[in-house]
Amino acid sequence: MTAAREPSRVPVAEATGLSKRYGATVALHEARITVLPGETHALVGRNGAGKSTLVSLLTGLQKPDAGALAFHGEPAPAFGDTAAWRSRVACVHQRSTVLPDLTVTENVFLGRQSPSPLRPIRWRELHRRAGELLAAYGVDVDPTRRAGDLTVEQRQFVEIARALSLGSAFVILDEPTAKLDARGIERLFGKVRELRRQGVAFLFISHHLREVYELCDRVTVYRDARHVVTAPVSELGRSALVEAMTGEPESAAARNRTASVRTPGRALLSVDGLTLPGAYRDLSFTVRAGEVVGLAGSASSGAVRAGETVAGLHRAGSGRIEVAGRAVRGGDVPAALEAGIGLVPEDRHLQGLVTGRSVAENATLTVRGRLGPFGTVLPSRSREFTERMIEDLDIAAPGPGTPVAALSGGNQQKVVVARALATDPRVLVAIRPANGVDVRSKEFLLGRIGRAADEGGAALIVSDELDDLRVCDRVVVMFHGRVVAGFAGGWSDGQLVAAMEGMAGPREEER
Ligand SMILES: Nc1ncnc2c1ncn2[C@@H]1O[C@H](COP(=O)(O)OP(=O)(O)OP(=O)(O)O)[C@@H](O)[C@H]1O
Repeated sequence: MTAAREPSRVPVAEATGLSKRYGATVALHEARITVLPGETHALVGRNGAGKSTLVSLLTGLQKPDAGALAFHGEPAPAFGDTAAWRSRVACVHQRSTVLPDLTVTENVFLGRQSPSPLRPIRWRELHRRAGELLAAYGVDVDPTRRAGDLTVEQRQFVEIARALSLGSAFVILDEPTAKLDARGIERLFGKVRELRRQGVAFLFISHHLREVYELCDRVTVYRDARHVVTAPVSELGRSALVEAMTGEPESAAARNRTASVRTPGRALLSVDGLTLPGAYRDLSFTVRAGEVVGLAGSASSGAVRAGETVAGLHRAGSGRIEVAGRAVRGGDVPAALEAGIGLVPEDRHLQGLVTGRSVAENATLTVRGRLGPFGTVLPSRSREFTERMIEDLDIAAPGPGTPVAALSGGNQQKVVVARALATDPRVLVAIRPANGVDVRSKEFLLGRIGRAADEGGAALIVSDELDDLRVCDRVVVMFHGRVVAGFAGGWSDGQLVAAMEGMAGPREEER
């Protein structure tokens, strides 16, 4: 029997009438959610719908302005009683809460290394206990390792094990698959299913509706800070779900760009025999004016590093990068920019944004020279420019002066894309450009990248997301640092996935 058919059970978490404002912004308005024991409950909604705000209220990080919150039928702990909150609910955030310079053991037992402040910490004993605890949850990680050296997947498993060891039977997974490749997602889902069988409840937040259908029992939709619907996933089809999220019927699905009739122009980006030891070898491909080419591959394929090399973030050991027939100096970001290469980086937090600064400042970082004489920035021009961008990319922000930190994750990502497009790059390298962007905005944003190509540019989309690749004219697939396949159009998702998994597909004649 599914969780949905046993409403009599006491919810592990129940929120009613939750409201939260940030200044003039209403982030949540009388919202509710009920998570039952042992269920995997999805929370979906467009960028800015209020999902992360709910998470911060459910985990005691912020206080609601109004509303009631209960765990296992008991009112939530007092605000600020961190230990009490942690024993009721845990969250694997989009950004890691693991401290990278500490060992796995230290992270697992953070704040509880010793039974009393006067007793010395017995490390060997602690490592053993951490090892046992991780093993009990099926996590195969050496507890003496530095946490910063773990993969995203291992780090998430350590965070889940840590949460469960604190007694919490309720775990929030906030976009946990955003940085995992297909195999990593499979293993994460395997773990979630196993823990669900043991009675652990999950709140699962994702923009990938396929994952919602694959993993979850019930789904709750928020729209514009409000609760819209809660239903078993089996009773809410994809169109109904998208309609609940957007408030309007789903538009025609994004078509393969390959169906479009455009003749690519001259080669704008040529990569020849590029090798970065330890990452990829002998990489060659071209992207012509008017083309969107996908560089696809799982986390270990080297595709991301290859894209970053083109944008000047790494210096290749050998090989050549040319833009419109002219060699670009390697390992030099200003030289890449000068050559007309724009980048949407993989991690908007590390490489993308100055979050304390405004949307306008972030969006215009790359185009200062054009907004006033002698490198100055005329505020009126910057405002105008940013307003156009906000409009153009459908960025939900009160205005150009809003600090980026006050935007939801998906809207921050749109600022990163806006900034890359602002330079009118001849070659746009976009790494997982739609990361964290909702279903409707994703179509729009990928369409905008396509338009940059239609206007005569060249775009390279580096991704293992099928939605991102679907808009490409051609796809070059990498596996373990090598190009293993090329698809010139008309491919199926299955073929592409197989190639990314190392079961090579066809090789294109001309790449
Ligand atoms: N610290 C803050 N200061 C001001 N406004 C904020 C702050 N945090 C969130 N907001 C605003 O609250 C609203 C809800 O944001 P929230 O982050 O909860 O959305 P979300 O559903 O998680 O979106 P996404 O899918 O993009 O992550 C947005 O309009 C956002 O701009």
